[in-house]
Amino acid sequence: MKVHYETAGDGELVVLSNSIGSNLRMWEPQVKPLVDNGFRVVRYDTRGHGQSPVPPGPYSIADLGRDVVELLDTFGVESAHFVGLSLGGMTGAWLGQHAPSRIRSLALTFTSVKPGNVDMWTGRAKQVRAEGMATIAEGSIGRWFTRDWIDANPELAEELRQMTATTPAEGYASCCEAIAGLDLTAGLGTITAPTLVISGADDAALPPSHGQVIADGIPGAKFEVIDHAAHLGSYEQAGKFTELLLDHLKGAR
Ligand SMILES: O=C(O)CC1=CCC(=O)O1
Repeated sequence: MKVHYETAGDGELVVLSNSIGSNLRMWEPQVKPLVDNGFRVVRYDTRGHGQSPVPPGPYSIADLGRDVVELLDTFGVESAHFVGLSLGGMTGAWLGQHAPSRIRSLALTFTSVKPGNVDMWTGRAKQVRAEGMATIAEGSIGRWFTRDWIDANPELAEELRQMTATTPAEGYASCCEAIAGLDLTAGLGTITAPTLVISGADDAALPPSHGQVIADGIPGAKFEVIDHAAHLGSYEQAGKFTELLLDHLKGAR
C-alpha cells in the first residue's frame, strides 16, 4: 500500500515511523536536526493514520512492515535507517527480522516486541469503532506526556490531542488489532542491523522493562532510558532523544 509521506534534506535516507493515534507531524522536533546533519528524512503516516489510506482492518504488523518496504521501493533505495516509536518501533522490529537487507540501522523507541494487554487492545478497537476517537484522545495525552509537561505546554498538548481525535477510527482500531497479541520476541536474535533501543523512565504504557527485553535480545544493541519522559519521549525530551538518535545514526553511516 502506498502511504502518505513527506521528505526533507539530502543524504542517507532515514525513515521515521509514528505511534498509534499520531501521524508524521509527531516527528517535527527531529526533522531539522537530522537534515542539518546530512540525512534525508522520510516521515510517513502509518496506514490508517494521517493522510494515508484507511483500508478496512484488522491490520497485522506484517502489513505495516510491507508498507515500509514499498516506500523504500518508491525511493529506489535498497536500504535505509529506520526510526520507529511505539507502534513504529514494532514495525521496525518486524522489518529487522523479515526484511534485513532493507534496513541499514534500527532505532526502536518507547516500544515493545510483546506489548501484552490483549483484552485492552481489542477492547480499545471495539470502543473506537462504536464511539469514535474523542473518548480515546484525552487518555492518549495522559499516557504520552507527564503531568508536568502537559501543565507547562497546554497549547501543544491540545494540538497533539487533536491529532489523535482526528485519526480515522477504523485506522486506529485496526492498528490496535496489529498490537494485540503481537510477539516478536523469538526473532530478536536474528536482527543484524545496528540497533539503538530507547525507553522512557516515566512511560507507564510501555515501561523500560520492554525496552530491556529488546536490547537483551538483539546482538550488540545499545539501550538508553530517558528521564522525565513518558510515552512520547521524542517530543517531551526532544533534545536528549535527538542527541541519542544522531549519535546512533552517525555511527551507522
Ligand atoms: O496507548 C498508547 O497510546 C500508547 C501506545 C502503546 C503502543 C503505541 O503505539 O502507543
